Amino acid sequence: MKNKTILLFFILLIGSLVSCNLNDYSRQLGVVNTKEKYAFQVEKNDYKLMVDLKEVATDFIFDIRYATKNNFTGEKIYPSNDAFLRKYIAEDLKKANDSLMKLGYQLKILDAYRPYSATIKFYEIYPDGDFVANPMVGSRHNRGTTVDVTLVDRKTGEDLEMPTKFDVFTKEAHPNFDDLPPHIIENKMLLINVMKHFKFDVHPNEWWHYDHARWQRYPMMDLTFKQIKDVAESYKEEEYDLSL
Ligand SMILES: C[C@@H](N)C(=O)N[C@H](C)C(=O)O
Ligand SMILES: [Zn+2]
Repeated sequence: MKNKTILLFFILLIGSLVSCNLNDYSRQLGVVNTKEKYAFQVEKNDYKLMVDLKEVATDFIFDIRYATKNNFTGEKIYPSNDAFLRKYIAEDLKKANDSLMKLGYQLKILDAYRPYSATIKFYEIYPDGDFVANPMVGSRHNRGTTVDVTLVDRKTGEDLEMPTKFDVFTKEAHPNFDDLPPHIIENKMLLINVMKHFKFDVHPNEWWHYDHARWQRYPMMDLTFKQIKDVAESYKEEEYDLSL
């Protein structure tokens, strides 16, 4: 009994030390964690505004996997099926989608902005660093500059066949893995090349993950979807006032 209590004490101690350290990284990384700080940054540089992808274009398909239990954590991480990106980055993604639509395809958005605290949770569940960002460095998803996507055939409404399913953390997911049937390589390369043309670089380990070339301009954030929406709404109201 006594041994069990001591063991439990050490488990709790180590757990709390790990979470303390992760919060320290957040400070060192300059993660924006209040709505006020974020609103102030947007006030100074309006390109930092995060927009709702549903409002940027009606032609994206959404399957925000972390808003369901159908993801590698087995848990619902986000409160809603929302996808936010920084304004100009969202516009580049729309251009990529418009171009794909002309070829008969459409982008399916699997993830976009991800709060820093979700990155901590992911890493606690899968502490690998190759497929899940280490909170010591943070994820580019935390900056609102990154998307996880796949392609849908507009005629059939079906996903194109890709090397793996989303978030399968194996070598087959590497963009340069080519021991695959030719039509799968073709699908993957179509996605990678169109995204590249519109300034999104594929992740070295994940065919579905794309970072915008300007990701470094934006800080990491740990704001909830509600906080992001509130700031976006206040900007819409301002635009409305100006037009009166
Ligand atoms: C968890 C996976 N979908 C992902 O986004 N991985 C990259 C490396 C990240 O966490 O930034
Ligand atoms: Zn990703």
